[in-house]
Amino acid sequence: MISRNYRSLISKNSIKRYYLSVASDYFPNEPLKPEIISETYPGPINESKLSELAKSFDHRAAYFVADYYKSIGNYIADVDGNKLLDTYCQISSIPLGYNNPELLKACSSKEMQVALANRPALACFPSNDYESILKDGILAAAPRGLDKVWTALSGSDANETAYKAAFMYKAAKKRGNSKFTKEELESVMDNKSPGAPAASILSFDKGFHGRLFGSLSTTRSKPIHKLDIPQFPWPRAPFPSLKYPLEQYSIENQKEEERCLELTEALIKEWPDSIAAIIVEPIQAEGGDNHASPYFYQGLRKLTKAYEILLIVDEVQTGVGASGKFWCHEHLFDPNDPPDIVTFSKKFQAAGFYYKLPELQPDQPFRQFNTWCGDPSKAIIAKTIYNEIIKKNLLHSTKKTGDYIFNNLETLFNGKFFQIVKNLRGKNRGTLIAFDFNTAKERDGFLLECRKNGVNIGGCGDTAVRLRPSLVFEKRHADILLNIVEESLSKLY
Ligand SMILES: O=C(O)CCC(=O)C(=O)O
Ligand SMILES: NCCCC(=O)O
Repeated sequence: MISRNYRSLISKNSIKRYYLSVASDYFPNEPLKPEIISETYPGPINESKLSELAKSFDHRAAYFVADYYKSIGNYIADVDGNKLLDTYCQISSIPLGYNNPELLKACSSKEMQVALANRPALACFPSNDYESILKDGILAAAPRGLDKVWTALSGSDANETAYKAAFMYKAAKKRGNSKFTKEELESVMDNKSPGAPAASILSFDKGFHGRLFGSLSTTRSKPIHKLDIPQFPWPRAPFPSLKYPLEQYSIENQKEEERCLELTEALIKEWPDSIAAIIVEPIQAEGGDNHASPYFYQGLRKLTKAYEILLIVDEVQTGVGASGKFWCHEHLFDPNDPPDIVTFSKKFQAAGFYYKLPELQPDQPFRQFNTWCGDPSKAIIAKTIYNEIIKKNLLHSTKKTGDYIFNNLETLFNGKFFQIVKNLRGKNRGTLIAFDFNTAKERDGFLLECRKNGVNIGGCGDTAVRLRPSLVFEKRHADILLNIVEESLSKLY
């Protein structure tokens, strides 16, 4: 069992060379290529299943109806028997391929059965093995410098609980050793100050941090997510809009990052209410796969320290290996000056936030609380995912696959498609790669053409295509992807 922090283990495992494909090892029966067998795409069974589903469930966001019994490794099956190479992976949340045997084994363990059949109210009745499940999984993977965790239910919940921790921390600092006042205790029941203070969380334009009430107020990617829902009047700062290729625009891009840092500082100075925390993604994913450099992130870290604001890094989408490092912010931050809080979900299947300062645990129990406070069954899955990533050296292979995809896309897009596809990004960020079309319509047409040709790809932002394959996506899968990208572009243009 692996329980030590992953860094020492990575260097040890790097000595081993995985000449054999990890994917073939896990999935001896994985298809060798996509199989589109329906005469039309989407196929007829898909259409009839969707209209059945529509009677009781809003089906309108469905790309297709999947068959998870038949999905295997990097291939997702649909109800018509088609098998698509999946580079979207349930919006970036399948870490080890479909029906991974180690995850299936974990699911049939006694530990899992007990966790599922007796879901505990963790904060009141923690299970006798929760501490060791965390220690051998979620905590073993903790980002450098952050050794505590609070578990949550989803990415939105991870961010919201982090915000609450930040607000209570700030209020406790202000209050010092004093107790809650009578006025605070009474006013809070009317949702009024001083019990419910006018404190805020600063987020960035195009950022996505979830859809619950608090998290939605910090989400700024698309109006459709927010319309008609009351929002907190919190500050929004500009996020750098970088020009590509980066090497060509280094001076302009640095100026752009300086501009955004200056405007963020101005907002901090001018904002009438106290800013408890700033939240930022290492790559803004839903908002369009927008990147910024270490200069920007380290500048933010300096600002948050200077103004005594907590820095939350939202790794819900970017964490757990896809960037070629376990946490994407490790590419961007000074290792000796990490963020205060890092949130996670998606590829870890479990959700929550890591932190360092003991005071981020509120001064009393039942303040950061709900019935479940996480889920041991999900923490067991996270432990298995973590151990497999380390054992199979998947950070290294993800980096290698990502570099291979990036270099080949660069050649392809610099060739005959240079006016169609632009802004290839994600160099040295593992498989977190994206590119833009000129319009949303062109992008959507490309995504559909790729599915018709056997590759499931996702979009983000207004015009971007993003790659989000699993961590067992290898060179031979990449070759199929690259061929189908080229074939789809050639058919369309
Ligand atoms: O749209 C959503 O609610 C979340 C999905 C997400 O994280 C994404 O699209 O990147
Ligand atoms: N944020 C939306 C994710 C679903 C999709 O467009 O694929």
